[in-house]
Amino acid sequence: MTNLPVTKNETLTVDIIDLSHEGLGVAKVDGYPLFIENTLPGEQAEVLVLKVGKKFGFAKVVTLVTESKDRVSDVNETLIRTGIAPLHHMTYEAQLAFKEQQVKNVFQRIAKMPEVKIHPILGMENPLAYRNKAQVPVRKVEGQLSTGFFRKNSHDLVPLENYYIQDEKIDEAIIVVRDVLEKYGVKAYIEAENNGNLRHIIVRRGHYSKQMMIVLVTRTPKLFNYEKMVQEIHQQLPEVVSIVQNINPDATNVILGKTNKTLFGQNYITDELLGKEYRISAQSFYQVNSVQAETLYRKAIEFAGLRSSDTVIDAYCGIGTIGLSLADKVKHVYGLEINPDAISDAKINAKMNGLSNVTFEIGKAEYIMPTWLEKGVQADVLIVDPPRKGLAESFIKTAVEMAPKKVIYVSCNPASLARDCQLFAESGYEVRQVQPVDMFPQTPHVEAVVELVKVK
Ligand SMILES: C[S@@+](CC[C@H](N)C(=O)[O-])C[C@H]1O[C@@H](n2cnc3c(N)ncnc32)[C@H](O)[C@@H]1O
Repeated sequence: MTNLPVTKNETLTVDIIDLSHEGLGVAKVDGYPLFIENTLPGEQAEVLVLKVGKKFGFAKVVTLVTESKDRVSDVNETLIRTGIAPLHHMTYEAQLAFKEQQVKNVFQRIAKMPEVKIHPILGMENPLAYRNKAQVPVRKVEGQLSTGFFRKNSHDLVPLENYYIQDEKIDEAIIVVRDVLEKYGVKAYIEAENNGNLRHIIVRRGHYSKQMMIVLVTRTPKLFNYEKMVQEIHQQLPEVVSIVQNINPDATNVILGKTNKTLFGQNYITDELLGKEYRISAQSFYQVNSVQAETLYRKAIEFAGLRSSDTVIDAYCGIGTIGLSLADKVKHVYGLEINPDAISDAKINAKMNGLSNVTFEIGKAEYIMPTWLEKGVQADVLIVDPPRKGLAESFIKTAVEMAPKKVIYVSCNPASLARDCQLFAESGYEVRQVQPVDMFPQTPHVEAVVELVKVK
């Protein structure tokens, strides 16, 4: 590559002028962007250029020359390097400001709505140890069964015992499970050969119930002496009510396989959210930050402005949590979701909470919505909470045809949210307000809930 202002392995001093949406510091050398981990706007750093591409490059800090006022002391480089907590070098106040700005930027640049009302982000009182779920890879490191996190952009395991953003009881449980399995000679997965056995340990812990589920993801169904292992795990971790083996034989990055076998207790845990009880099984999506999930749902329900005569659709409903939280305020709730396990949880959750005005259906949102429209389902409020890629255009088209008075859009990706809001805006909906919520402190991710109102 010719005519680039920097070369690989060159050392230079740069000013950090911005933060990328992934939380990397950005410097410009003659207009050429360099992305640098663990740097903040306003800082000056001596950096070593690691990678040079046509349009941008990457560098790492050799010496920090000047420090930002937004930097915290005691930065744990491992948490940044593994991507567990890429923003933990920033004060929480600065993290919140950064995320709020991300949401403002996308509404300005992508949705082309510079005037839209964006409320100050809702952060956490204690933004650490908030995750109710952990999934950690297992590999053999220096002869030992080891748990930790992959170094960013690699599958090299960095052994770790304190994950900083996970419920501390979950961190403890990972160590107990790892050590019991090591004692019984369970072999770690060898990715390069798709050999060995134990690939991941997943732990979920109910925020209110404190019930714990352990999932052992293995390559093969064989797990010798599992009866003894699960008894020992339960002895050391009395909160465990469920131990499930998930078998994933494929050479893939996807963590879970299709087959589950319950090794101990039941195949789910229960927990509470906004005063209702939920059953959560191994393969079902459940918000990982219970405290902020309640904040988010409260906002979504407030924005919906529900009346007792309303019919509500909860699209991408998971185990039914949003729809069931509001079901006693409305006439009927329809929920749809692609994952059959989540829908079977949702149906049980409705019964458990004594709610009979709900209907759940399995399938892709973009296929189910047109069938409901055809059957004459008429939603007053449509709630959507899609995965990062956002809504399919065909889904938006059907939603517009159904003509709900309001659309409440819950999103974990501001870019797809802004894109979809623009499509709704082109079809007669107006964005009334946007509420960013910090569901993932110490990381660059930001959640938002939007109220869209039909105006034409
Ligand atoms: C962000 S989660 C939200 C779940 C739920 N609303 C909650 O708060 O727990 C997105 C959900 O969409 C589901 N999903 C993904 N693609 C889908 C599709 N095309 N149609 C329907 N559901 C889908 C996932 O299985 C997941 O449960």
